[in-house]
This record gives sequence, structure tokens and C-alpha cells, in this order.
Amino acid sequence: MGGLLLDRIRDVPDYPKPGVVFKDITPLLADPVAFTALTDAFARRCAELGVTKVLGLEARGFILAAPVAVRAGVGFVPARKAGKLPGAILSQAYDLEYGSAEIQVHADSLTAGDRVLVIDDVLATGGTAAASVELVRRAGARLAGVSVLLELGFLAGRERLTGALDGAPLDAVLTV
Ligand SMILES: O=P(O)(O)OC[C@H]1O[C@H](OP(=O)(O)OP(=O)(O)O)[C@H](O)[C@@H]1O
Ligand SMILES: Nc1ncnc2[nH]cnc12
Repeated sequence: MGGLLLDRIRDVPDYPKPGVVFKDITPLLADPVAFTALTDAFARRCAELGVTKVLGLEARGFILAAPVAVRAGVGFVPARKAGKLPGAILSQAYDLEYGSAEIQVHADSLTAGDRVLVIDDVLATGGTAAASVELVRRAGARLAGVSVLLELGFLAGRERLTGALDGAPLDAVLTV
């Protein structure tokens, strides 16, 4: 499966800033065989980890996590960029490879009985994933793990996240 997916991720140099090589997953999304293989792999991980909810990160994480929730038969919880959720929220600011942002979840979207898998496309510096893990904890749920399509190993996100994971697995389908 690795080649099928890696061949469909495009490098875009100097986007969105000079020096950044942007990993564009749109070719993968446009290929139903590749997208289905990825969805199935994430869904299998949900079953292995006893997941009750997947947390998808706006925006690319939404695209990957929503079909996983349907396939795995678990709930989908959106972590949205600041200012988009209408109810009472928990909020977490963070830095990422090319900027800074703030993500939010509805405070009642996760409960103490939930085992949550955070799903995103890219793990770069780990700032986004760390903020997501923090929101899961603050919502009172248990972190089942973090699963990403592509880990950029040279940015050391895994090292940054290790403490925050508290033993939960960090899985990358691909690492470059
Ligand atoms: O490991 P990090 O350095 O935190 O970077 C990873 C994050 O950056 C990208 O999201 P982005 O904020 O660009 O949003 P998008 O999904 O709306 O494009 C990507 O989808 C991850 O969520
Ligand atoms: N290099 C990169 N490509 C795609 N998404 C990213 N998010 C953070 N860094 C990224």
C-alpha cells in the first residue's frame, strides 16, 4: 500500500512559504483505490484500539477522518479552526510548520467513556497533533492514539509528541 499512496502525494516547493516543501494529498484523494485503501487502514486501527470516536482536524483531517468514522462505525468529532463552532468550546492555540493557529472542539463532544483516535494527513512539527491531544485530555476522554498518513521525520514531530501521548501509539502510514 505504501507505494500506492506515496506516488499520489505531490511535493510543492516553497508553498505556502519559501523553504517549505508542501505535501499535497489531492492526487491521493482523487484516486478511489488509494483513498479506500487508506480509509480501510485507519478503520482497522480503530478496531484494534477499541476506538469510540475519531477526531478530525480541519481541514484535511476532516477529509480523511470522516470516511474512517463511517467505515469503522464510530463517531466523528470535528476539531475546527477558531470561531466556527456554535456551542460551548474548548480551545487550544499552537504553532505549526508554517504559522500558528487555534483549534476548538465542542466541550460536550467527548466524554469520559470515549477512546479517541486523532486522524490527520501530515505530522510535521507536531504542533497541531499536540494541540489535538491536549483537547482530548481537557475534554475528559482517553486518547487511543494518533494516526497520520504522512510523517515528516526530519521535523521531529514524533519526539515533540512523545510525552503528550502518555503511551498511546503514534502511527504513520508513510514516513519521509
Ligand atoms: O505538525 P504541524 O507542524 O502542526 O503541521 C501539520 C498540520 O498542518 C496542516 O494543516 P493546516 O493547518 O495547514 O490546515 P489545512 O488542513 O486547513 O490545510 C496539516 O493538515 C496538519 O494538520
Ligand atoms: N510540509 C507540509 N506539507 C503539507 N502539510 C503540512 N503541514 C505542515 N507542514 C506541511
